[in-house]
Amino acid sequence: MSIRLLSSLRPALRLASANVLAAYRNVPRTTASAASSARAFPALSSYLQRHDGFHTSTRFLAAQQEVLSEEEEDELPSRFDEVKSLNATTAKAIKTVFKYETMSKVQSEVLSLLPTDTDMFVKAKTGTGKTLAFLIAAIENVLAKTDINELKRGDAITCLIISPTRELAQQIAEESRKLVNLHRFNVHCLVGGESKGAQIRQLVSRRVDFVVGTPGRLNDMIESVREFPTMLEGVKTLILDEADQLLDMGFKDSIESIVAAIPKERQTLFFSATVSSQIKSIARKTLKPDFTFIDTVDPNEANTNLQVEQSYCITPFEQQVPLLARIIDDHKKKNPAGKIMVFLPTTRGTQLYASIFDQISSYPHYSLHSKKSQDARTRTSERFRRTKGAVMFTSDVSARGVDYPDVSLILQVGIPSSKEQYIHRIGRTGRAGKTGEGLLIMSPVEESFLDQVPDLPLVPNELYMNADELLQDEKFMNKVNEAKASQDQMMINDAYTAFLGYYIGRMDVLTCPKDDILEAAKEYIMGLGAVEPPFLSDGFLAKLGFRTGKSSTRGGGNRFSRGGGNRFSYGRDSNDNGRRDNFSRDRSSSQSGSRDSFGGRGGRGSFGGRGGRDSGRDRSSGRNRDSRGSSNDMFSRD
Ligand SMILES: Nc1ncnc2c1ncn2[C@@H]1O[C@H](COP(=O)(O)OP(=O)(O)OP(=O)(O)O)[C@@H](O)[C@H]1O
Repeated sequence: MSIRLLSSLRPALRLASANVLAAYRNVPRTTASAASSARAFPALSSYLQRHDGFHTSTRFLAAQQEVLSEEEEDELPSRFDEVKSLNATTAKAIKTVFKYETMSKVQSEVLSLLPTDTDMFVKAKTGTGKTLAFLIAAIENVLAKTDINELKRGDAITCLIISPTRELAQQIAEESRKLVNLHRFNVHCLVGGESKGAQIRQLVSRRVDFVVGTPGRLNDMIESVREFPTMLEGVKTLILDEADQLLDMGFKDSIESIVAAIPKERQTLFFSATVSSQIKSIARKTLKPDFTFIDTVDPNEANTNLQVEQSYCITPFEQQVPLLARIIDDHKKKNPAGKIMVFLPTTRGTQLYASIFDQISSYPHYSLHSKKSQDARTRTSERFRRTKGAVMFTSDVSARGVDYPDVSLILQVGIPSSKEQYIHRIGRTGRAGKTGEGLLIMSPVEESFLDQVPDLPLVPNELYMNADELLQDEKFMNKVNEAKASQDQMMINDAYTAFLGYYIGRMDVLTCPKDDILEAAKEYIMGLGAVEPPFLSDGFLAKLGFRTGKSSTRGGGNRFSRGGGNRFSYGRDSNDNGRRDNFSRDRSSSQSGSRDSFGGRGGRGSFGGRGGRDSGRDRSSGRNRDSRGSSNDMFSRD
């Protein structure tokens, strides 16, 4: 079952909505009056009872709601060639360039509304083809309003796509080129880290139709390139991909100024796999009141792909490196060609892990984080895409949207910054209907993260609950210890302070006393090769909110404080999802789809398999990880 809020639907629904709205405006939420008005329309009623803010805003209620039954869903087109309104050239590109025939659920829901210039807010699981869905909607809207034969160099931008990260922007630009080339539209990609001069030269030398960019570079262009604001005056469709991450990364102001620079009369599309609370306020301001809300995630289902097995283990820091090596090894034996992504919470931790694995791993492996130059990031990304069986150590710059083929295992070492981030990281596998696995490795101090995700099908992983046996393997452990011992002390120190910054910022999730975080940081860094915990100045600790004094400032001497000021200064690292919290100084910023799995009718859970695999696997031990029967909410579920 999926849910839509449509702008121009049945009069009865319109009336119901108006009644509920009127009732709601005059009385407090969930009073008898509102409830009785809504009783005949259970879905509206449940919205009112479950949501404040966004759902009860006048804008939201001005939209109309239609809950699609399974039968109605079956009436939606399931193949691209069933979408009669599709422009012939667009249809040709899908058939001959992409070579796709059947649509995913989100594609069929969005395309069934074409032609439309209505605003949309679309939520669909990771890896289910949202990119093509919004690109097709955009090109069809642009085509309806543009005479392509009249277009010439110097004309305005027709479609603007904002992406939170550079890698994702580049990927969307590639996908756009494949779709719009036959229309002879041009695509420009404007991201930071690349030569602005070269980007400007391209803008003036070739006609500009589609622009994909990151908020920082787009704003920079608005402010510093005289012609750019004029070019933006032609925008007919604005797309915010990974809409909630854009806000999470602190781009709210940038987005508002970009939105202010483009015409009010336009179509706006928000797409994301998760909907965080922050996105609601910007959606209210940016979307027209009669926007269409499409949620293809079954309210009774977890918001992760059913074909991805998810487990967790609680492992002390000192065992995490050997355990990780073993998990990678085991997976490689099972699936030599499968790729593995290892997510770490901080950039510095990512660098340190990658450097240790340089010495202990025999598999091709890469690292990706915001401390690399954009060139290096692009090269790494390309190599990982191409190399069978590769392993990538990465920060959250790779958490969202990026589509690497054949990723079969996602390892998260340390808790993610949020439930949404967990969902996006795990979404790098199990794409386009493929299978995959995810394993979250936590230290005991992090276990309370599980309380944040009660509705996800995470089960304890008995196989990797401890690494005792591994620790007995002398030869292997010698290799690990040698690798750890050879690490650069500065890198170790930086990873230590970054760890503290990150986890102090997660105190809302961790239920332990603050001092335990300091202890955990010491264990963490000793587990990664520090001989003793690096010195921390009282000033630094005080900034993190620790009581200062001898006992808390050192775990062994002050040798790292010599000769160079405060090297452990507050704010050296970012957790690399770009979250600009107090600790972040730096800011970041397809083809593989198994078409067989894109089943037709009755099989469009996402890319096929309405029923899917039972998500209720072994829940016999540990906490109650039952994914079902929790909230039915749409906007608040994740
Ligand atoms: N109709 C289709 N048939 C086959 N493969 C498809 C189809 N549509 C998209 N794909 C492929 O599915 C994969 C996932 O698509 P895409 O990256 O658009 O997912 P997404 O929903 O945007 O994911 P995320 O939420 O992670 O950003 C890509 O490799 C894409 O090429």
